[in-house]
Amino acid sequence: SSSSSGLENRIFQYIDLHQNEFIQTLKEWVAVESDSIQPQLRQEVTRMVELTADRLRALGATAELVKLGSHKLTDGHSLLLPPLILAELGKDPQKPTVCFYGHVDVQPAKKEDGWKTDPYKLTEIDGNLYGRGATDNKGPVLAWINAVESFRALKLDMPVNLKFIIEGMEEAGSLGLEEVIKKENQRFFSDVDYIVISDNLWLNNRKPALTYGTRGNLCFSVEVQGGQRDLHSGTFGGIIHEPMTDLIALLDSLVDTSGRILIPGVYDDVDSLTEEEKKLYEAITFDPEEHKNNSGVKKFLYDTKEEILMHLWRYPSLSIHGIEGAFHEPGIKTVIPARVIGKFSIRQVPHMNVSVGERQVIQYLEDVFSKRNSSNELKVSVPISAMPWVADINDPLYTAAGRAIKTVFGQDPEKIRDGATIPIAQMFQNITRKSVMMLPIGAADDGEHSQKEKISRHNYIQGTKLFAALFLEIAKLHGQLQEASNTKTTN
Ligand SMILES: Cn1cncc1C[C@H](NC(=O)CCN)C(=O)O
Ligand SMILES: [Zn+2]
Ligand SMILES: [Zn+2]
Repeated sequence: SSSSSGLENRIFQYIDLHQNEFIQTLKEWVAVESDSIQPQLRQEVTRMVELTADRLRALGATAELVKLGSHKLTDGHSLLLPPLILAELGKDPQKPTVCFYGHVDVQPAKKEDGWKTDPYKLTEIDGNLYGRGATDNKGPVLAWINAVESFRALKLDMPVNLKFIIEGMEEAGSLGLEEVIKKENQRFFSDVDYIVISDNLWLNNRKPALTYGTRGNLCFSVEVQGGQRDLHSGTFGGIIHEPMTDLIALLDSLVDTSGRILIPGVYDDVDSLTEEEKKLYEAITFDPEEHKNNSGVKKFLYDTKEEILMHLWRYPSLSIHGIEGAFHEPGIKTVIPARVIGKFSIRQVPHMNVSVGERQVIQYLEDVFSKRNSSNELKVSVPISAMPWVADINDPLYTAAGRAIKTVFGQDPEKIRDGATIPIAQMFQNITRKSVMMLPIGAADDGEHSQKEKISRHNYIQGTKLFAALFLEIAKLHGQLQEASNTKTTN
């Protein structure tokens, strides 16, 4: 049934009545500058993790802070990682156990980057709550907590056991996380039935979505080193091989004007497209114009909805992100940089193999470089590699979430994949072998990582209801699954 029950209505009413309190808490969370990228803000990340643990404890959960050690910065210094939260609420063997993953660190944000509002002061304008972390990922983490809070406030028995795994280093590549998942597989994860991640966005501004796949990513650093120091182009320009010129040539050799990756062999293992899969894209509600407006660019490389979705979800792409050591300030500086490092990445799709890809790229860069007869030195490294993730949409967890979405939003979810990477999804699936689902609550125009990041009041509050409804649907599902297996054994 798609109509909500009396119980659901009571909970939804509670959530509606308390929305301003939920927004106040989000405001307090956004005020913490838990930027995991800039070393000088690391203390704030740790403070944010501790604040989150306190909040979970206030719900009655036990929250353990797992130390992750430290990591090396590029300047050689080492820096303490914020702890990871492993929390548990309820341990009834009759109930299913749902584990929620989220992160409370954020991308860097400065008013000078072009924010219209203070990025660390949650500001409501026309129903939208602007602030760094509002949608990525503090809002969704709090929506999950608010949902539990609502059951507690109404003195309702929780329909499921809950576990939480909350980190503070997602934006920096989830450092230290994989080891903990491996280590905890036989303990913390042993009685988990379902894993839910809410760290991505809907495909549309108004239609809810369920996500069953993400692309992976293979990140490269290409260093070209000449001498030991920067040189004056008036004194040395014209008589040396310049590192920047080599690097630009290398970067320019990667992809053609139609977006096709030029590295030999890259497309070899990409799944071939079946008629059945093609139909999936035709059925999706997606407006390329709306997506284009969200992006602010004039034209996409592809015109049709199907081509656009396939190039975001099931084909690899190569992006060039930046050059370390390049002169980038306003004005003129007639310098020849001694050492430059280009950064690019290739989004991985099924069934590309990351180690094969790594070798293909390194070989290609070395070939292109050697043809230049440059006296400079080339070094290629792979700071991050994450495999793509795809789940089975017919898994009961997706059925339960579909029903919860229908109850709260009055429409069926769009079943989508995501072109970005949540490395944890594939790690969870691969290591724990549990059902993994991504259940976003933010709209397509939320602007994750941008200077106008927001979550709408509507999505934050309906998202809170969605998680409450999900707990009930999972419990129902579990009852049905158990009944089915009992019938099987008694027959
Ligand atoms: C840091 N990194 C390097 N390669 C991949 C990533 C993760 C990053 N993840 C997101 O943006 C989550 C979006 N909800 C991305 O996909 O770029
Ligand atoms: Zn995120
Ligand atoms: Zn992010």
